[in-house]
Amino acid sequence: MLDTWQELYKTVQNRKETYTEGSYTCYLFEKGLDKILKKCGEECSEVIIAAKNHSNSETVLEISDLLYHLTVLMVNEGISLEEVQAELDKRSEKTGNLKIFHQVDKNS
Ligand SMILES: N=c1c2ncn([C@@H]3O[C@H](COP(=O)(O)OP(=O)(O)OP(=O)(O)O)[C@@H](O)[C@H]3O)c2ncn1[C@@H]1O[C@H](COP(=O)(O)O)[C@@H](O)[C@H]1O
Repeated sequence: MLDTWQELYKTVQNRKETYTEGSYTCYLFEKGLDKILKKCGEECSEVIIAAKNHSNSETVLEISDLLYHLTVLMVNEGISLEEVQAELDKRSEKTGNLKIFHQVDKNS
């Protein structure tokens, strides 16, 4: 999964640096932050609707759309994948610690 996201991130970065005819990503960068944020909001709502309908195939499509638009947002704002990964790792360390506390608590 991370490999696929890294590939997408690189392609999106490339689109920001080099204008490519017919590229939707270039169109989003041209439009700017407000348009990118609007698309993130729309895609988020579409994830919610698909999930409410218990349509997993539709939800997977919408999650993919959302991840793509979030990637465009990250590149636009200069946020790296590593920053997100570090934040997630920090949380999983915390969860790990909580689990240890839980065990100690149970045993005492
Ligand atoms: N992963 C995606 C991806 N996911 C969704 N989309 C586009 O996001 C748009 C969302 O659809 P909507 O109907 O909501 O929006 P729309 O009506 O087309 O556009 P708006 O007028 O609302 O802006 C569609 O045009 C999709 O093609 C994507 N466009 C590009 N990528 C990837 O980005 C990379 C670069 O692609 P290009 O920029 O097209 O070269 C490639 O790896 C692509 O696979």
